[in-house]
Amino acid sequence: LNMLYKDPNQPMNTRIKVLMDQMTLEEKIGQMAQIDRRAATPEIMRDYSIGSLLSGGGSVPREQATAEEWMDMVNGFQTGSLSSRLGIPMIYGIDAVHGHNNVYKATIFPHNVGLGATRDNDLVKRIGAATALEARATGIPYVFAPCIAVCRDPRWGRCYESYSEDPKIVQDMTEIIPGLQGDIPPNSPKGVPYVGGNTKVAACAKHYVGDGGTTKGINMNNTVTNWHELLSIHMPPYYNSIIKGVSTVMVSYSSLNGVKMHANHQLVTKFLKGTLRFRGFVISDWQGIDKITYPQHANYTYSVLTGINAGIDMVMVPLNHTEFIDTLTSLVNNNFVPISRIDDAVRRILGVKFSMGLFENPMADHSLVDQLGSQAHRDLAREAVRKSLVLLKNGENTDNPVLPLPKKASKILVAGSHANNLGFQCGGWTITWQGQGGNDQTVGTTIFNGISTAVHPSTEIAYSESPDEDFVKSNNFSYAVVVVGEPPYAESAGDNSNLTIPQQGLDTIKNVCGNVKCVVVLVSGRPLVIQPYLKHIDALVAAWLPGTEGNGVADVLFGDYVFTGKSSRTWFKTVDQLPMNVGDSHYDPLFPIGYGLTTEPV
Ligand SMILES: OC[C@@H]1[C@@H](O)[C@H](O)[C@@H](O)c2nc(-c3ccccc3)cn21
Repeated sequence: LNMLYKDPNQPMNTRIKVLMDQMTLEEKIGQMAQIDRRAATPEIMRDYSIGSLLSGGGSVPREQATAEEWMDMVNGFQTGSLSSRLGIPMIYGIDAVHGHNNVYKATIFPHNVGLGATRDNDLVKRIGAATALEARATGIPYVFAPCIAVCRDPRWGRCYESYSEDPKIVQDMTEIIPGLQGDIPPNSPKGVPYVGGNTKVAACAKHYVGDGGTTKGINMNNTVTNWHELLSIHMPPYYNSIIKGVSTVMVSYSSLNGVKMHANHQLVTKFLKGTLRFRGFVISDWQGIDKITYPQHANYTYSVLTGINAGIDMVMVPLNHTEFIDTLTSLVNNNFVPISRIDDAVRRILGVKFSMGLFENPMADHSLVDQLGSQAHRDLAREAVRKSLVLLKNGENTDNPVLPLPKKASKILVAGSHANNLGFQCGGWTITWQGQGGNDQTVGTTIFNGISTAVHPSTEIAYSESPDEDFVKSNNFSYAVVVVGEPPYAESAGDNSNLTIPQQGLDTIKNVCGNVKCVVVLVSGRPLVIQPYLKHIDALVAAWLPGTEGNGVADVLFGDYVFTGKSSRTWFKTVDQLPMNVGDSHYDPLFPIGYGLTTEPV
């Protein structure tokens, strides 16, 4: 064995060549496989030279596992990989899309729709750095973030994962990539994968391309567009991501003019790798190649053939590694997939692993364990919540603003399904794939907690999840804060064609706002139908999906900080206007993109 590839002083291309010249076809194809931790053992990692592991949404070592337990799990698998013939380290990936969201006690930041409303790319970069530290606190060096979708229809179940409908805002927010991966050193070449050491992680720009442009926002569906629109709306964030050294790109489940992206050689190879000269590796989505056919997996040989030949380098298999390896090996041996395609994929995968120092530091760094959910990160998340809030209405005129609210009042009411529900305020992709309600999923501060802490000690607070009218009338409340919105959802479960506030929330708005001065705080992944209720609402705040630091809402409601958020999305009047985006000729919004009232400091 020529061990020169293990010498970090060798030029990267030498290391890649020396290693690849010694790799068997099985070992090369093994590197192209990513499997979920549930389907893995250290022996499988060793015997098949598996390139990567992942945690799918909610795939955790055990409920409420500690950072140490995560590290031990990752290290266990890594030890298996390192004991293989060539000792190539595996790379462990996970969805850290609003903080390290699968992990108990991690800091959960506002989802991207709220970050877009901050218009603060430095904040988003700092969030990237914090997220990298929390991922490394669990021994994980690779995250499937950022989602740089340009969501063009809020009926899409993943619209909250998109920073904005405006590609320029999404381009601006790609600053999260140097936050996650580190800044490319001044004398280093741009546009090549870069990860700056073991407090940083490899990132993943997703989902390539046009995921946010599907017909009626139907998840995984078809994006009908022309080259001009594609290159001006959905592609621009990839330009910035590649320049900033993003290490990986994930392919979208969706189709482009009827061609599945996972089978799209023109876009994945000719454009992304050719025209844009992307040098990292392209990864599929979960069973993304299986979904090339309908029903999925109907012709796996065809799936592997077209997915790999389209230019996918690593396949998120993610459960049956032998089927993938056997199928691809057979396709290569029978000259359906050229060895040059395999070598391109492996060269890219090894390039990321070498450039990020994975060969030198394959094991978790236990010194970072305290970064998980640190107070500094929670303070950062609280700042992000403050800056993400958008004030849509503040009294009937500017002379009588409702906000900021007085901290000192005789008796106030905090009401609504989302007022005291940590799971609801975090939304999907939190602890589990879909997210769920309740206050025992993880650790944080609800909006109600924040209000309780913020008001003057002499102020009496009543809390009711869904008060009836008599209750409201029989108390002499100075004012009420009504917090309502959407339940958590992810992906197709979030596709929604009516975009109405759930009935319980509408009832609470009616019962409360019809009888006392009320501030409605809407917790949702997107604009919802609000116009019919606006006249009964004294003040209206879009809080999006704030995450675990709900006290950031109170910070702004009571004037400790002023409102600065600007909506990153068009707020429609009715859903039959959709899709309706800034620039459209029929642009007739209730609140235009960029709308956001400000308040006076107290
Ligand atoms: O979690 C890994 C990736 C994630 O990075 C992608 O953004 C997302 O499209 C996705 N959907 C599934 C997934 C979907 C249905 C069933 C099981 C898993 C898995 N994943």
